[in-house]
Amino acid sequence: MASANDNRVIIFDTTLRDGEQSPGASMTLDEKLRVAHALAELKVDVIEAGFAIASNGDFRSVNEIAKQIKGPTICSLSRAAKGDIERAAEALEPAENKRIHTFISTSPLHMKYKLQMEPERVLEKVIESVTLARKFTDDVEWSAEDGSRTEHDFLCRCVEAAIDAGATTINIPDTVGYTTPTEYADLMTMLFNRVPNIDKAILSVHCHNDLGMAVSNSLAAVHAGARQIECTINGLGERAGNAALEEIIMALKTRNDAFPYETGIDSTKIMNASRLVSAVSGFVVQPNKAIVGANAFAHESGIHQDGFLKNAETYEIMKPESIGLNKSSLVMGKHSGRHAFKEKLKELGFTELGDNAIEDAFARFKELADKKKEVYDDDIVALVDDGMRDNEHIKFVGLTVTCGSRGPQTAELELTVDGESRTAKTTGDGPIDATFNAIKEIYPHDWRLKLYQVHAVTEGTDAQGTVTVKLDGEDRTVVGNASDTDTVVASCVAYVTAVNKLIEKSKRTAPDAMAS
Ligand SMILES: CC(=O)SCCNC(=O)CCNC(=O)[C@H](O)C(C)(C)COP(=O)(O)OP(=O)(O)OC[C@H]1O[C@@H](n2cnc3c(N)ncnc32)[C@H](O)[C@@H]1OP(=O)(O)O
Ligand SMILES: CC(C)C(=O)C(=O)O
Repeated sequence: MASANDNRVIIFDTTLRDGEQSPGASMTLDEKLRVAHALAELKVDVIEAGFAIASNGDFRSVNEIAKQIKGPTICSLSRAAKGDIERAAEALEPAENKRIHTFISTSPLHMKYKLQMEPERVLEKVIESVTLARKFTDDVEWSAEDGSRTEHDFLCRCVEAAIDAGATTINIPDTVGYTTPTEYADLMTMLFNRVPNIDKAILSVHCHNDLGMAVSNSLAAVHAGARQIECTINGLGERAGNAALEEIIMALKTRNDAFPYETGIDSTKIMNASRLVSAVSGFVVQPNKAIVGANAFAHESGIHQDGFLKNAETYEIMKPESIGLNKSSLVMGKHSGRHAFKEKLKELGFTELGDNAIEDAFARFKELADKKKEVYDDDIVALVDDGMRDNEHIKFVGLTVTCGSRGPQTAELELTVDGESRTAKTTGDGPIDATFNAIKEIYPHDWRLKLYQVHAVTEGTDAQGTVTVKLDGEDRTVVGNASDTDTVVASCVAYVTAVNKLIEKSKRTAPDAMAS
C-alpha cells in the first residue's frame, strides 16, 4: 500500500458512478462494460463501477464489471446502511480485487437537514458501516460527504473512528465544489497533524468543479500528502462535474517538476477513453476543453502556425502522441498565414505550384475564409483548381424549380455551352436531383456524384449556403464550390463548376475524348 511518503498517486476513476450521476448521462450495461475495458487499458488503479443498491441494472453492471475486468480494483458505493453494504459485497463478489466504498455526510448542514441525525449517531454509523464492510473485504474506503464543509473536530473524530474500524482509504470530498486549493491543502495538513492513526490509511480527495477548481484543488491536496485522486473521464459528474482525469494526469506528466508524483496511467489511452465516454454518455466534449477538446492540439492563427511549423514547442506544451492523438492539426481559417497555407498545399499534393499561383490561391483563400468559419481541405483543392482553370465551357444563365409536397419536382435550366444557349426541363426526386438531371440533359456525361454537401455560411433565414460537389471522373475527382442565398442555385453552379473542371482535365489529357 502506498503511504503519504511515497510519490505514487492512486487514480480512482468514478466515471461509471459519479460520472453517470450527470443528468442525462446514464449508460447501458454494454456501454459501461466498454468504458470499464477502456479504463483498464488506461491502467486506472480503481474503477468505481456503480452504486449496487441503486437499481437492479446498477447491480448487474457492477457485477459484470467485477467478473470481466482484470487489473484494477473494482469498487461499489454504499450508504452507511446494512442493505447497501451487503448488496455492494454481493455485486463485487467475483472481482479479483474488490473495494467497498461507504460514505455518510459529516457537515452540520447535511447532518441536520438531510440525514436528520445528531452528530453522535453519524459517528456510530461510521463505525457500524466500516465494520460491516470489512467483513466482506480488507479494502474499505470511507468518505465524509461534504467533508470540506465539516467542522474540523468532528471530522477528525470520524476519520479516526473509521480507521480504527478498518477503513484503509479515507476520502474527504469537496462535495459541492466549494473549497480552494490553499484551504483544501490546509485541511489535509490538519488531518495529518491531528488524527493519530492517519498513517494507517491513504488519504483521498474527490473534488467537484462548481467553481472550476476541481483539478487545482486535487493537486493542492496531493502536495499536502493525499495519495488518491478520485476523478472522471472528461470531468463528467454531478452538476459541473468532477476533476477531469485527463487534466490531472497531463498536469502531473507535463509539470512533473512542479508535481513530482507518479501514477500507473498509460496516458496514450486518454483520447480513446475520452471519445468512448463522450459517445456513450452523449456528452459532447467542448472544443476548447483542456487535453481532449478538438482544439487542444489545433492551431488556426498564422503567427502560431508559423511558430509551430518551425518548432512545435513554441505553441505546444504536450505532444499529441502522449494522449494517443496522431498529430496536431493546422486549421485553415481567416487567421491563417502563408506558411501554414503552403504547408497545407504540400499536404494536399500541390507540390509544383509556382509562387504566383500560390499567392493567387492565398488571396482567394483569405476571401473565402472571411465568409466561412473553417476552410476545409476540399475548399482549398477547389481554390487551387479554380486558379488553374483557363476556360469556362459551361456557364450558368438561369434556373427555375418547383418543389414541395404536391406535385412533381421540376427544374427549368438554361446554360451556355461554349457560348451557345441550351435549355432543359426535367423532373427529379427533389429540386436538387431535378436540377442535376437538367445539367446532365444539357451536357450528357457519365461522371459520378461522389459528395454533395451544404454548409451554411452565415446565420439567419437569408443565410448564404455554400455547396460542395465532388464529381468522380475517369481518373480524377474534382470539387466544385458555389455560394448563394438560394441553395438550389448554389448547388447548380457548384455542379457546373465541377463539370467544367473535368472537361478541362479531359481536354488536357485527350482533347478528342471530350463529351459534347
Ligand atoms: C455525493 C454523492 O454523490 S452521494 C451518491 C449520490 N448518488 C445517488 O443517490 C444515486 C443512487 N441513489 C439511488 O438510487 C437512491 O437514492 C437510493 C436507492 C440510494 C435510495 O433511494 P430511496 O430509499 O428511495 O431514498 P431517497 O433517495 O429518496 O433518499 C435518500 C435516503 O438516504 C439517506 N441517506 C443519504 N445518504 C446516506 C448515507 N450516506 N448513509 C445513510 N443514509 C443516507 C437520506 O437521509 C434519505 O433517508 P430517508 O429516506 O430516511 O429520508
Ligand atoms: C460519495 C462521495 C464520494 C461523493 O460522491 C461526493 O461527496 O461528492
